[in-house]
Amino acid sequence: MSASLALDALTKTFDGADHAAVDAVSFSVAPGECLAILGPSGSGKSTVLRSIAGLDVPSSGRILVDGADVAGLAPERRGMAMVFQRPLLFPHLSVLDNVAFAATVAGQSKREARADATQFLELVQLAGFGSRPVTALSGGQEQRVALARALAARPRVLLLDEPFSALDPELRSDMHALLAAIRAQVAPTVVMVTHDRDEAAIVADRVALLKRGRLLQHDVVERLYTRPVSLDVSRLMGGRIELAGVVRDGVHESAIGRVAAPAGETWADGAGVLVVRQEAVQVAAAGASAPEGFVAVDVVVAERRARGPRAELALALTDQAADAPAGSVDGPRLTAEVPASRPLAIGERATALIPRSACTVVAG
Ligand SMILES: Nc1ncnc2c1ncn2[C@@H]1O[C@H](COP(=O)(O)OP(=O)(O)OP(=O)(O)O)[C@@H](O)[C@H]1O
Repeated sequence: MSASLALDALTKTFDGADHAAVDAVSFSVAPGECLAILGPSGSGKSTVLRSIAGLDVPSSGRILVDGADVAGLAPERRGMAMVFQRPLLFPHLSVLDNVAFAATVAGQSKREARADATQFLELVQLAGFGSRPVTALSGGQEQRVALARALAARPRVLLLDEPFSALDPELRSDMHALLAAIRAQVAPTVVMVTHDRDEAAIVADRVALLKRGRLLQHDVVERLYTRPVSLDVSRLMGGRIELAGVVRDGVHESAIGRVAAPAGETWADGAGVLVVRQEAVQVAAAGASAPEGFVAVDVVVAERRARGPRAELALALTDQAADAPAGSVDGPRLTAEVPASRPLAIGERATALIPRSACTVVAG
């Protein structure tokens, strides 16, 4: 039942706006794949989704489902179903009849539609809830009914617009597991809007990262974290380490010294910012030497922030920190995460070990 989806230079400028809400966005989603559209507020995520659904009319560009342009097709003729942040259920109908509603309206007998709906209620783990009024459901259960209703339409593409963002963390995580179970059983093509990169990392095979209507990177989640194509991507994915410098013959030179490009990476000559994920940086005792494949940097702990079971350390380079009181150094810093039990106090000297394989260089 799943289809491929492709966007070709999709652009949407709302009447009276001085810039495009969505600006020449292109990406494709394979049948059965789950793509997360990620980006800060106002970056155009919902407009992309609504355009795919046919709820917004693009200014230009094409939307192709299994290679066929859907322009001019009404939303209900596109073979898609959408789940919104709010479940939008019919309050006067039972759970079962909410799920069976579309099929009944399309002319299926009530008995058949209900039998079918029962299967989808089982799929969303609400077997036995059919006769309840929807007004008696919790928020998480309502959203399960909305999912069952969307799936009962057997969409070729399932569109999810921040469907779990109103739920508390535990319920969200249940819904992530449910979505994975649904994907394993019926493999719909899924496009999901979220502003939460953790959620994108959990549910999606690939992520399309947007900022101000532009597609910054479309890639597997891990590469957005470890191989951002720009400083914007690094920052939006929560990257904390930025070391301005220059690349000469594939070697980046900055305040931490020389770092050669890892195997398989090509760094263009010229000015560039070395970025590396803070999770990859290890902290060893002062004076430790670098194991093979690591760069060792003498540092002093400048700040320490509690992060539950972990602590985040801001590490000033010792060269600059030598004569300055702790916490007062302006120059480039490293960030590292350590278990909260590591007794690394502000002012303490240490060695930051940066794996060369985790380093990448982007334009400044
Ligand atoms: N119907 C509309 N009329 C005019 N401008 C709109 C309309 N819908 C969205 N916009 C504008 O288009 C831009 C993108 O909005 P959109 O809702 O797609 O972003 P978003 O990334 O989904 O944001 P959020 O995460 O806050 O929902 C914003 O500047 C928004 O103000």
